[in-house]
Amino acid sequence: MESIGDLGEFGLIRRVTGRPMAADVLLGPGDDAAVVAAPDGRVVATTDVLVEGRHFRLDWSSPYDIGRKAAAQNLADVVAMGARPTALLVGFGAPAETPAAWAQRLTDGIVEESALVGASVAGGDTVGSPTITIAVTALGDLGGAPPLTRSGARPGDVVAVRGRLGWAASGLHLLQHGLDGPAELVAAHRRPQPPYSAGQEARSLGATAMLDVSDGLLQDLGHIAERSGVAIDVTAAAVPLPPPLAASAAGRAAASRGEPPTMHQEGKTSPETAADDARTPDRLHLALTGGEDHAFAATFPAGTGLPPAWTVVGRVAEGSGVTVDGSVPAVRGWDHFRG
Ligand SMILES: Nc1ncnc2c1ncn2[C@@H]1O[C@H](COP(=O)(O)OP(=O)(O)O)[C@@H](O)[C@H]1O
Ligand SMILES: Cc1ncc(C[n+]2csc(CCOP(=O)(O)OP(=O)(O)O)c2C)c(N)n1
Ligand SMILES: [Mg+2]
Ligand SMILES: [Mg+2]
Ligand SMILES: [Mg+2]
Repeated sequence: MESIGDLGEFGLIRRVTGRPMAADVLLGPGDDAAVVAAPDGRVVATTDVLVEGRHFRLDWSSPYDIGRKAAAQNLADVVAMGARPTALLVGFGAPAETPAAWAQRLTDGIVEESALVGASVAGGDTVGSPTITIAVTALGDLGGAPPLTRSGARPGDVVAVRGRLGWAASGLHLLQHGLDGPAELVAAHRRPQPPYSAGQEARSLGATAMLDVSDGLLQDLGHIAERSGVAIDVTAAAVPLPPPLAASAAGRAAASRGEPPTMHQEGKTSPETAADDARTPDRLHLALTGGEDHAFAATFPAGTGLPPAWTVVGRVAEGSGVTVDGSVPAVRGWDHFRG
């Protein structure tokens, strides 16, 4: 099988570049830097790094899925600023033995997710690395509007979300327990589906603050609370839940035959225990603390007429911190250094 070592650095770059560019990319890959139009005169810029073993596992996700996720994670940050994504820069590190086809499918995923919002890969960097690392930078255009920051929430506002909560975390939980279904939940871990139109929509509805939920609703609302100097209370009963984690028919059948689950599992859990554990987590907990669906959470002045895709999940008040039904939650979401 052809590896990226066989192709060499520049052979690999030739394989992953040369795609058609959207109009905002005036000069794409091939020179010392790209040239990207900034019609607004200001550039929104964000970067997120994905590390093998930490953000994805090669036995759980295809390269195409990982590409879609790497792009989605960054595009969601641009959209959460109320901006239109224009271009991406892709930093790629991988061992020389990595199949060339793997790198090409990763690129397909990045390019196709970007195409959903009309953005293109304008450039990047390719290096050798002991593990696969993908660092995507995304740029965006504000179209003359002010950025939708985390700091504009005001006491009296409502907090609303658009998109999925707890789906990706449910899928991750299933995979961690050796299960490969329900398929829609595992797919949600592999490939988030941010509702990209939510950015412009929130802006036109008069949102006062917005962000994408990458680390968990409570964790991320904490950023709005902190930067806006307000308190946020979430109403548990209002939070949309992910579907149940009932074991897939295939998983149940395998477990009842005493066969090991099809996916690699950590630890020495028996298939029966794995299947039981995988069904037990509280869906409200997953919805409140699970990241990686890249739903959008925004605050709006009270009385804003919100379309049905937005669900009001809480209120902004004077004070500080995030509570759920008035109580301080024990867990808020993902923290890279606190487990
Ligand atoms: N190493 C770093 N150097 C400079 N800024 C950083 C660094 N890491 C994170 N930031 C900034 O901190 C803020 C929060 O980052 P992060 O939690 O990753 O945001 P998000 O969840 O939207 O991706 C962002 O504005 C980001 O640019
Ligand atoms: C193998 C694996 N283990 C654990 C996770 C869960 N996980 C990894 S990073 C993360 C939070 C989101 O990523 P982050 O790098 O914090 O993105 P950002 O908040 O900067 O957008 C979560 C929930 C995963 N996706 N894959
Ligand atoms: Mg980030
Ligand atoms: Mg992010
Ligand atoms: Mg994070």
